[in-house]
Amino acid sequence: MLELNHISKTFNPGTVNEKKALRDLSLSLKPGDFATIIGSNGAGKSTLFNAICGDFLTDSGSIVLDGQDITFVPQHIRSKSIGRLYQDPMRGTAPGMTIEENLALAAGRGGWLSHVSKADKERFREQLALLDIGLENRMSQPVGLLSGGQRQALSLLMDTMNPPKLLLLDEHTAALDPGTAAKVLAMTKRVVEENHLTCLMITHNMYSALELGNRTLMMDSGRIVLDISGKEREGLTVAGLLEKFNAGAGKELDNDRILLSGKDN
Ligand SMILES: Nc1ncnc2c1ncn2[C@@H]1O[C@H](COP(=O)(O)OP(=O)(O)OP(=O)(O)O)[C@@H](O)[C@H]1O
Repeated sequence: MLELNHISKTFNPGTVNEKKALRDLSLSLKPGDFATIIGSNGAGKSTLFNAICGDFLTDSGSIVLDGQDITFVPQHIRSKSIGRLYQDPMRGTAPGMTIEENLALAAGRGGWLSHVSKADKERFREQLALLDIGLENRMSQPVGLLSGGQRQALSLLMDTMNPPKLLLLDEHTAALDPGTAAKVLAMTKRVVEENHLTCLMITHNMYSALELGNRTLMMDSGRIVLDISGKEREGLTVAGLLEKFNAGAGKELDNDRILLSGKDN
């Protein structure tokens, strides 16, 4: 479903601020793969997502999505088949518009649904009810009134109501309190499984990195240094994952947020 072939990206080349953010990185995701990504500070995780979404063109390599070479396809075209959730719950929804209007926008994939019919409204209500947080009774309220967790849940629904070819989750629960984060993560798991989505999820939580999905990737210095799935992943502990990271990266993990994260945060 997704093929990244030897992609590289250097910011500010030839200056004192030169930064090699992605180094000859290759990755292949099969349809339905759900890979978690964890890594050291500045490893290039968000840059990887930016490259896939077309926020910039890579310096070299190619990106193929569902058999189509999208290396030079502009971002606004890619966004029609790639869903993305950010850490900041304020991104991804329009605060001044109602829940129903936000859903109409998402259903039209960037353009308005020309007419929101009674049947559309009913479909929105049913899909909101599946989130199980009472949003189905608040459809005419502005999204700006929702809590962070409610907004992330709504963003998740908006990004998946027309199932995307690829869903990118960039620490989408990191800004939520532990209880809400757990709820949104459970929701994520269900939505990804039910829609058979192909998904990449950046997390700073090693437990989530091992529990969710079918693959765990670890990044360091612009490279994927570990790609674990199948038998190797089953039963792997957080301590075991850290050991593997140290061996793969040739150094100890330097990210305190990851090292200090417990099962519930
Ligand atoms: N637009 C940019 N211009 C210059 N440097 C950038 C840009 N975007 C990212 N970088 C640099 O590239 C490196 C990788 O950044 P990125 O945000 O991808 O890391 P990350 O793995 O997501 O890190 P963290 O977990 O700390 O958020 C960092 O050194 C960052 O400062």
